[in-house]
Amino acid sequence: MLNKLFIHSQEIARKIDQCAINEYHIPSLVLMEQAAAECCRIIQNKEDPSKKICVLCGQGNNGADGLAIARLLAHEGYEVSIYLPYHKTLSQESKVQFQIICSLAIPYTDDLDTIRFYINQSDILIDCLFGNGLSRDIEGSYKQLIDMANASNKKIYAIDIPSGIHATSGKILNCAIHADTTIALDCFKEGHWIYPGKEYCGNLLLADIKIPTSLHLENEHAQLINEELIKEMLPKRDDHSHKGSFGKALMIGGSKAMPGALAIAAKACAASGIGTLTLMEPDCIGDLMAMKMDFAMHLRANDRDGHFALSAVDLLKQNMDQYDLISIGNGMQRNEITIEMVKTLLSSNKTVILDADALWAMQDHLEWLNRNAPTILTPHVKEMTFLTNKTVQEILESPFSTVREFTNKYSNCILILKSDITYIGSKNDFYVLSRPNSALAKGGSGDLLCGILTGILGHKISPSKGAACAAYLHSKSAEINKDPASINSEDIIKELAFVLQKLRKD
Ligand SMILES: NC(=O)C1=CN([C@@H]2O[C@H](COP(=O)(O)OP(=O)(O)OC[C@H]3O[C@@H](n4cnc5c(N)ncnc54)[C@H](O)[C@@H]3O)[C@@H](O)[C@H]2O)[C@@H](O)CC1
Ligand SMILES: Nc1ncnc2c1ncn2[C@@H]1O[C@H](COP(=O)(O)OP(=O)(O)O)[C@@H](O)[C@H]1O
Ligand SMILES: [K+]
Repeated sequence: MLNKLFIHSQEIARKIDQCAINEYHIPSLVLMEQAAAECCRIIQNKEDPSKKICVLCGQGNNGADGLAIARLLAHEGYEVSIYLPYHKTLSQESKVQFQIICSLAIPYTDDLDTIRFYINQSDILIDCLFGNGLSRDIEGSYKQLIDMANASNKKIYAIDIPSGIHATSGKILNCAIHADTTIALDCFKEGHWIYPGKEYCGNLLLADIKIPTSLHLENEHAQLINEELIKEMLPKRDDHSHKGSFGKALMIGGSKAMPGALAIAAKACAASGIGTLTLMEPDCIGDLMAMKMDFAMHLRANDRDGHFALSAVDLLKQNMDQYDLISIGNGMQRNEITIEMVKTLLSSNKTVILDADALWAMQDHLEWLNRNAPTILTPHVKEMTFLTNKTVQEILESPFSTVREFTNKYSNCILILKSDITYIGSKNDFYVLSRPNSALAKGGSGDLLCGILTGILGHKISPSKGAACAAYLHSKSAEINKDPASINSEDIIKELAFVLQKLRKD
């Protein structure tokens, strides 16, 4: 059974297939049979055997999978037809699969007019034209087939990855199958989790083809975050404990214009189980914050023009040693004092969380990140432009390499790159969270995440695992049975208590 959901690049996924075959001596046709059996099982669970199915096969091993799936579906009673290109160009495995198809007399064609007829007659199409081997733009008859399949409005299952989507970049190579369901084989590919690839997959499932887990772990990988993974990683709360057991956090932020950002972050931090919480805020919002947050202690700094005055830097230096971890940035404003406070924190040996305006403050000072203690950065895509030389477009097109380049360069940093898909990287781990939900597409959602992150990191957990837990808790707590337009931060903080309870109980 799959308990870990791995994500690899095209190159690594291919290397893993090859290792399984050559070093573990699992015959290629055995892997293929596992793949076909899993795909057949998934399709059978969803589709009545009265359905007519047309399987579109290419000349590589994705096509060979298609032939095996066609055979198994025919065995289960479905009426199956096949497109297969001229058989002399087929891969070795395809030739074997093709012989079986011939002996079973399952109808096939390499003629486009005949396949148009088969497609029109069918209820369901299975796309096995190209998988992990796609390497260049699709032209000619393959393009015609893809256009025909998309225009048919039939339900389409894509096997491994929709044909035309590049497995690493998620880009469309001239044209691509727009699938309703995609069944990834063995592992997800990075291109499944980058737009436009993600959108072309439709509902994305994973089939276990029994490749040894050690092969995934040994090679560069990311893991998709799901409930099982978080249950394993979420820190336990021993009842034989005291407030010191769950961390002493300082959260720095707030300004006259944005007191709410710090208040939301602080409430989320408290609801995530921090031992003690102190808020460092400019005096002008001190009374307001005291009313909003009776759980927290308050370290009031002088203010100027509605934000921290320069003397806040000295106050921070005098006090910061008392805390285990310190977050900075929520609602703080972009100015020289913010930069100085960030510099002060990064010259300490504390675990530091940089959010919002503190990320802006880093843009000309990335060398401060070369420190021994962990630094957790939580940029959304625009804020990520402060931390790299890339544009928003470039970051969206290459989130895996953007995060990896950053964490390779700054080896004690944990980066949480936020969007509707969140990519979390560190020198040792890489996690992906994908639970799109417009309830979070609102000001203040990032402050909630920062608060949950601070609360979880107060427990004894590695920062990258803590980051994965926080991202999951944040998005799961926003899945509330209300219209997403009306879900607010208070709702999410309330829900967090139940999400945590369920995760710890089950
Ligand atoms: N035994 C194995 O190696 C396994 C392979 N599997 C399947 O094998 C697939 C990978 O197989 P392959 O590496 O053969 O790759 P594909 O089946 O994706 O296709 C690659 C073939 O198409 C050609 N090609 C690439 N881009 C093209 C283009 N734009 N126009 C025309 N031809 C193009 C390549 O030269 C190559 O011949 C996976 O996606 C998966 O479906 C799975 O069954 C798991 C086990
Ligand atoms: N459509 C969406 N689906 C899922 N998560 C989302 C979506 N939009 C935003 N989020 C999440 O909400 C948070 C928004 O953070 P950010 O943009 O920093 O908000 P703010 O600065 O306004 O508080 C991030 O964690 C992001 O991943
Ligand atoms: K495919």
